[in-house]
Amino acid sequence: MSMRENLNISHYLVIGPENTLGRDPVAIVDQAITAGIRCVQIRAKESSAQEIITLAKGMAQTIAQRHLSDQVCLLINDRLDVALACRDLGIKVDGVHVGQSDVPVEVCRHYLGPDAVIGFSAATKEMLTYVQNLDLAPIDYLGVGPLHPTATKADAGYYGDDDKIHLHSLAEIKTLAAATPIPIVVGGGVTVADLTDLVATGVAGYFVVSAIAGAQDPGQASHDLVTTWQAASKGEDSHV
Ligand SMILES: Cc1ncc(COP(=O)(O)OP(=O)(O)O)c(N)n1
Ligand SMILES: Cc1nc(C(=O)O)sc1CCOP(=O)(O)O
Ligand SMILES: [Mg+2]
Repeated sequence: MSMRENLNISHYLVIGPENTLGRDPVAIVDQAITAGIRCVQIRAKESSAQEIITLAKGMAQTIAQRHLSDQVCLLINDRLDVALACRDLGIKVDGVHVGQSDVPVEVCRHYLGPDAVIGFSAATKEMLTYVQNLDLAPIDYLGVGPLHPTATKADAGYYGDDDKIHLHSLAEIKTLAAATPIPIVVGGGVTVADLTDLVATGVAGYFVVSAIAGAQDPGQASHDLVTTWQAASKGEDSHV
């Protein structure tokens, strides 16, 4: 079964060297996947292509050493060229996450093929209208945010027409999840304290940078996120 068919985005870590307080991102990924994180996106905005390839190689090796290559999805943020280079070099990268100003999803699908995982995010206040007019065929999941202001992505929630931040409310996320036929993950300042509310919106998962990569103990932080989400999901199932 391909990673695309087996995709689990419930517990999703986004990480780059600029987020780890000087620690090795590969070691943090190792702790996170051991605790149950099942999707990892390399978002290394200040790194060269070569540096991202080296990170991907280290993370793919760690995932393989834990015998999780069929369960943990490894994605590259923004850089279709780097994802293709990784594949060419025999590094198991499963796909890309792109946004509105990145390479179009159709082009990513064309080059990466039918088994690849492609995530997409749109920076818009009007998510529902936007998504209803979007061709979802090449896309496996939607990244939606920010839920809260975040220093990790300075432009998150700012859309150019005014200088006010726009946060996606839980009510808005719930409506979006009900109206969207592909899974949604929510991020932007997300911590363990948000997870019960997020489960109740019906989204497929959460994504975090700081809550794991900036934690004093990334393994423990990952464990707390994973178990809190799982407990809330069980509670939600018992309501139906
Ligand atoms: C899972 C997830 N969701 C949203 C984003 C944001 O992507 P984008 O809008 O392209 O912004 P940058 O991350 O490239 O700054 C994401 N990376 N991951
Ligand atoms: C990568 C990213 N995308 C966002 C969006 O709103 O689309 S917010 C974000 C960064 C999230 O980092 P943290 O968990 O440290 O707040
Ligand atoms: Mg992007």
